[in-house]
Amino acid sequence: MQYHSTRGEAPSLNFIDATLAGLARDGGLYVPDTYPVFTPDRIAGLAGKPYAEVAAEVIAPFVGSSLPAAELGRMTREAYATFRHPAVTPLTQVSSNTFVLELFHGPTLAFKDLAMQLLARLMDRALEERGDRATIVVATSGDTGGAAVEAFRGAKRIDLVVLYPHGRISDVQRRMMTTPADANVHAVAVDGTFDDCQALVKALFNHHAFRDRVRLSAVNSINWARIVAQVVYYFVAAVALGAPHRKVSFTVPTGNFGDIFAGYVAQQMGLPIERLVIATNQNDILARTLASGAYETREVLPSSSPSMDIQVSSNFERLLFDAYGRDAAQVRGLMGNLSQSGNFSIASPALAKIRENFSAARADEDETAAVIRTVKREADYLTDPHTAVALAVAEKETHGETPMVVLSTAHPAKFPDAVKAACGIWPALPEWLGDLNSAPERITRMANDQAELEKFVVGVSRITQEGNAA
Ligand SMILES: Cc1ncc(COP(=O)(O)O)c(C=O)c1O
Ligand SMILES: N[C@@H](CCOP(=O)(O)O)C(=O)O
Repeated sequence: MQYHSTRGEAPSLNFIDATLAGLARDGGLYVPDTYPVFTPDRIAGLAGKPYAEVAAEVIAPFVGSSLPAAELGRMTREAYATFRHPAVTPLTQVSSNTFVLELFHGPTLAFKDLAMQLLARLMDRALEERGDRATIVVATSGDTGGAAVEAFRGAKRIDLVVLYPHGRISDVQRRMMTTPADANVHAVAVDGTFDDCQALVKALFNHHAFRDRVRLSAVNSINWARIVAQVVYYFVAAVALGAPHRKVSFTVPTGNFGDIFAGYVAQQMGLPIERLVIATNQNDILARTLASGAYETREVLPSSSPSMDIQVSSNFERLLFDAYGRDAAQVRGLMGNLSQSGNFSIASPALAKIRENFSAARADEDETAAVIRTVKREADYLTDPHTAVALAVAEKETHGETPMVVLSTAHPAKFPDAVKAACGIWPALPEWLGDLNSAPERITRMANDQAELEKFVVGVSRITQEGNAA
């Protein structure tokens, strides 16, 4: 399997090279040649298998010959052994036709762990085999950063710099990034929004001399390996609810569009998904785009679901690529408009294609708080604000008999203030997180400035300090 840039002007790569590259050299995102298709029998055969086995089976066709199957199996077993629930991603029924897929049983209580635990093992092995090193710069609106720190802390061949928007994430999210004492991780509080952090990461990738000097890599969902690992739980949930003999819909709390794009990939692979519902908070750019065809960025409004406070939704580019019949020139044009004027318009045929599979709606702050209260009262289930956004949207978008699976992307204890304000209950952190609330923090405060960031990265990267070989 080869991977191609959505902008069509970068070399095609195999899975492992695309994983190490992160973002393509033309600024595009890597996508596979084709989506492998699983027959109904093959999907039915996944029932009852352990999560790690399903993961190896679903991911294998994307990896192709770039990694031995036994190695992939070892990595999925090790990655999902870090989870604290035997099912890894259990399903809980909260009303007659609504199921919550709990994706927060990993080491940092967020769905990011599912991909990050595997990605760290993939990168580590590839670098070890090549005798190489990498520098990762990651942008986070709160959860990706913590998951990356946990997965890469202490890595011999990787230095990790995490950019988060100063003052715009929860205390628990920040502490997960700033309290680990490992010398290879560096938390940077940027004066700006998540979009500013993500734009900085992309700017570093587009500065080729810098990129090559520090051997820059990415672990945001711009990295294809993140997406492919997230495809797995769609299969696990749908099969548990009767796929391939029964259709299932999913509602996904959405920001950077990586998680729901993974659902679209599962659907293209033959999983019978009826609808993919994009749930946004008051930063509703994707709901507006699906309604009008106009993608128009606005000011980011802070919300109780901060990880979704995003305007530039990177993985939407991958969907546009497919919706435009894989025409990279069209995607280049749209992305050019976005960077020049902050907007673009989707042509009617492409919009119609998107609407065949996706719906979208928003939940505002009051609706989100009301859902936290109602679900606690009626189902005795405590939910975090991101999941609550999705539950609110799922209620609006559930039509007919098809089961609706709502992705629960974070544990409520990551957002205790918002949960307490909504329903009066303070969700406690699990004891195994130890002294998270009292451990000393290490933070570098920085302006939203590419030159300053480059100087910082060069200063902390062991590649620039010691050379490529570990
Ligand atoms: C808790 C939580 N929910 C939802 C999202 C949105 O997911 P995505 O960016 O893949 O759309 C994020 C951030 O990615 C998150 O951390
Ligand atoms: N919500 C994310 C933003 C980055 O998303 P990613 O999936 O592209 O890494 C976060 O919590 O950091």
